[in-house]
Amino acid sequence: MEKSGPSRTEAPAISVRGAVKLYGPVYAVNGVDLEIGNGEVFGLIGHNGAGKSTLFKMMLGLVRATDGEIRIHGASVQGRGFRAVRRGIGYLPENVVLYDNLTGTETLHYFARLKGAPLGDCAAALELVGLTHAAGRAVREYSKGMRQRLGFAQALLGSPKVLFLDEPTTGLDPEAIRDFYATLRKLRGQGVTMILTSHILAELQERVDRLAIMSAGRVQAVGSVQGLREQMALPLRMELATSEAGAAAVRDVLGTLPVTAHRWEGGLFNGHFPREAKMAVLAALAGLGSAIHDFRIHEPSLEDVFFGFAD
Ligand SMILES: Nc1ncnc2c1ncn2[C@@H]1O[C@H](COP(=O)(O)OP(=O)(O)OP(=O)(O)O)[C@@H](O)[C@H]1O
Repeated sequence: MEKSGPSRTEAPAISVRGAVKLYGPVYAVNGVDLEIGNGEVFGLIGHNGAGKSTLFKMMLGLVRATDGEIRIHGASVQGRGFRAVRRGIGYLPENVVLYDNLTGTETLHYFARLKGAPLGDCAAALELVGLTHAAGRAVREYSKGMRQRLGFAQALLGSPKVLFLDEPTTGLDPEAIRDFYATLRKLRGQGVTMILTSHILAELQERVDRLAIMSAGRVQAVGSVQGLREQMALPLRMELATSEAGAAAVRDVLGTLPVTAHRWEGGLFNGHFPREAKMAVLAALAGLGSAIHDFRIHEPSLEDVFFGFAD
């Protein structure tokens, strides 16, 4: 999914310039600049209260910015032209409000009317989120995960070009999470721009083109997961298993490298080294031949990166 960033030739899907939102004395959003390209899958992560939902609502024109400008497909979200653009946007709020007495189909009909989307879209949206079997059942009988999927279905009505998904996998089981991301891949293939938040960082790691880390109303870092890892200059972790006879030789070689040891237990070594030493470490260990039984290098997780930027 790696992409170099927003396209330079057309208006970006989303452009945020100096966005500020003050609630009384509280800066919910405090000077955010962001550009999201057409067809990008973009993640927004941050602690509770970091300002993610507020920024989402500002980008949707639901919350008026105290300062700054936000454009979607070139149209200012506070401008007159935004109503038309708004039709091409799908939104799954953090807590989607559903009416217990309506069935799945009736719920989508209701949202389709609100949005001016064809009622004919509803069956396909239910199918896409795997709820066709429950379409005629009242929402009161839906599980938490089914409600969340119905919320996702309403966001898909009207074939949106931009999708805002606030905590879209809340309440979903692992299989439903996998299905959800498979649907996102399908939509990405159709050129839909998606911006999503999640607290489950491991989930976003392999699934977004780029992400922004928010803290205290500001964007602390933006980039691909790999780009952020490199920016943070976090060390790589290594695990190594040696033969009994080769352990001493391995220990000697490791002693000549910029490797920090965490644990030597029997023939098992666990430590870390700076990214720029990677090739030197590999070359030195390759010279040890059969003294090494197994060797693994681990990239820092998104969680490691997040805590580096957001704390
Ligand atoms: N309507 C509001 N009135 C007053 N303060 C608000 C309002 N909405 C948000 N805030 C404040 O703005 C800050 C950012 O909140 P926001 O909901 O945007 O954070 P978040 O990153 O989405 O958090 P979470 O992960 O918990 O959903 C918080 O300090 C919050 O208390």
